[in-house]
Amino acid sequence: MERPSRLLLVSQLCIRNTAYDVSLSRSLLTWKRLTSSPMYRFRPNMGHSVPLSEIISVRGEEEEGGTKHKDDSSWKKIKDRGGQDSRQAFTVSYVERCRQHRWRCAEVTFTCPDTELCWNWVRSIREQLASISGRPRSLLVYINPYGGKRQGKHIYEHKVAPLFAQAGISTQVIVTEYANHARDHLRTDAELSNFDGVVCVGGDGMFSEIIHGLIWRTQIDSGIDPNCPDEALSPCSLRIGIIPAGSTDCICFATVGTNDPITSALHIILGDSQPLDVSSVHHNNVFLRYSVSLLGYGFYGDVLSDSERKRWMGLARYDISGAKMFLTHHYYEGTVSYLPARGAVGTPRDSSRCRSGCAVCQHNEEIRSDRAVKYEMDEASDCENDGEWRTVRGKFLAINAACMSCACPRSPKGLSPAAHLADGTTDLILVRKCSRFNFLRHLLRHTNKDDQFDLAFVEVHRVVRFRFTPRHCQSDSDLELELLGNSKRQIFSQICRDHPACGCARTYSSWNCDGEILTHAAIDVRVHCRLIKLFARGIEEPQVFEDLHNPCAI
Ligand SMILES: CCCCCCCCCCCCC/C=C/[C@@H](O)[C@H](COP(=O)(O)O)NC(=O)CCCCCCCCCCCCCCC
Ligand SMILES: Nc1ncnc2c1ncn2[C@@H]1O[C@H](COP(=O)(O)OP(=O)(O)O)[C@@H](O)[C@H]1O
Ligand SMILES: [Ca+2]
Repeated sequence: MERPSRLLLVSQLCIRNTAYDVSLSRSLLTWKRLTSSPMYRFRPNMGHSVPLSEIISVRGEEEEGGTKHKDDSSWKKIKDRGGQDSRQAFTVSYVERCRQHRWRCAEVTFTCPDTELCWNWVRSIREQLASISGRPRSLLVYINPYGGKRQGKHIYEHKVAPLFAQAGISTQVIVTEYANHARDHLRTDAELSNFDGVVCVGGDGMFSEIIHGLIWRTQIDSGIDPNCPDEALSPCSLRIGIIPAGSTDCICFATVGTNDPITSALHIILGDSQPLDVSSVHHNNVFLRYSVSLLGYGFYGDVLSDSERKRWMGLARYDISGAKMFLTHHYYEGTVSYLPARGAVGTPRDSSRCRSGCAVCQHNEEIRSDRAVKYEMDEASDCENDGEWRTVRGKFLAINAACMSCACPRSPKGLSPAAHLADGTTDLILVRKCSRFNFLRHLLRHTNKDDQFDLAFVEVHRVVRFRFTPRHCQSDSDLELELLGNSKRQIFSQICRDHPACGCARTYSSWNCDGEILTHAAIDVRVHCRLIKLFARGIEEPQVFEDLHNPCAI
């Protein structure tokens, strides 16, 4: 409980003709019904508090004039019932938590006995809001009009822009005209010093464009060569907000807990900040891509390649291609070498989950920065000195790396349920060749409570770096390919005949890198701890937002 001395304002104000004690401190706005009325004497009077950090805006009714939103019933009620002067009322908009991590904008209108008191309240709340650090004032918004169900523009205009306007955020909106438009604009053209953050309206592929533009720009500005896999990258200072309008939207789902444009807009307005690990992918010392969610070879690579040809099917393309690739049952031979995450707390088999304010992420970050200071070296070379590379050879149906859980509506616990958003590691999941039945068991476990790693043909390692070399690159690949020559087809059909029950061996798959296809099979992957930041706070624990007095009808 706060002491009364810390209160900035205390008044008796009315909400819908009922008198309330209303108080404002540096952290809370509280209103509690006056119990003097005989009508309420025997009812519990719990009161209602809203943290200042969750107030979106305050407005005096005078400001609204004729532009007031049509369905604002609280304002109408004041005029109809009380017939009071609307200039003596002010409305506070704040975040209300709903089921399944969704947020909505709630409003409460207070009427005041006189105009001066009313403006005193508006001024005081505004001063407190202005003193909150980290809220964006100006945002650069990129909309992919072709992502997901092609609703990006509509979602932004109808659900997000009105909230940004209400919160007094100015925006520059760019509707992309072609693939990589946003990436190239961020790389070279955008005047980033004018903005407090970047907003991405689209799916994981669009988000990937944004981080490629931002990370590249930051490295060039800091004099870092992005082509060198051993360079420690410079973290991006601008935060990124994701308004989900794609097909999978797993980065939004895994960092907010839901794919809902209004919830994401509210996290942006409140100025939330969630650091994220990013993997860089290189091939022969040439930079290929960055990844924050799924980096998948074999099954998920093949699903993506196949589904890109079926874009016209919309969201169903992943299920159709998924079923097709499941039946095709290709496996791939190669070598995976990895550097285990040594000293880091947590394993991929933990039952605990990465949640808002995650202690594991914080702990691992502290360990890393302590080490970096001690040895005056960058994090990766430190890890490499400490660690030992391990090697696994074999035939794989899938090789997946997940920097985060990759939770999404299709798999609410994700590819690696215990992965952390910002611990500097990625979970490397190796699914060895097995029967279709067993692979189906593994896949199905992504959708229920059973452990998808508790199967003899699946192994999972928490790593900071890994490399993959397909079998035909292991020796002198050119020579080998030459030797194979025209007899290649014959050999493969032979392999297919040799393994009728197990599917078919193919030389190469492609990597699915956050929903974008990578054609190089041999790659070198390194995790960069907390390279970017999102306007998010991680998934909140359910008890944090269970407010029985504040139910939200959805
Ligand atoms: C039998 C049911 C099995 C369900 C298995 C579900 C596992 C789902 C794990 C999903 C991890 C998703 C990681 C995120 C990847 C995204 O970055 C990326 C791009 O997103 P964007 O389109 O928004 O730009 N999305 C993707 O690559 C999509 C991957 C979707 C994979 C779907 C696989 C469906 C498998 C269906 C198998 C059916 C077997 C049927 C047997 C007769
Ligand atoms: N204006 C545009 N025209 C065509 N493609 C675009 C445009 N803007 C972005 N893209 C590309 O669209 C692809 C899919 O975008 P995304 O928003 O992730 O949707 P989805 O989740 O449906 O895949 C990305 O590869 C992105 O680079
Ligand atoms: Ca991680």
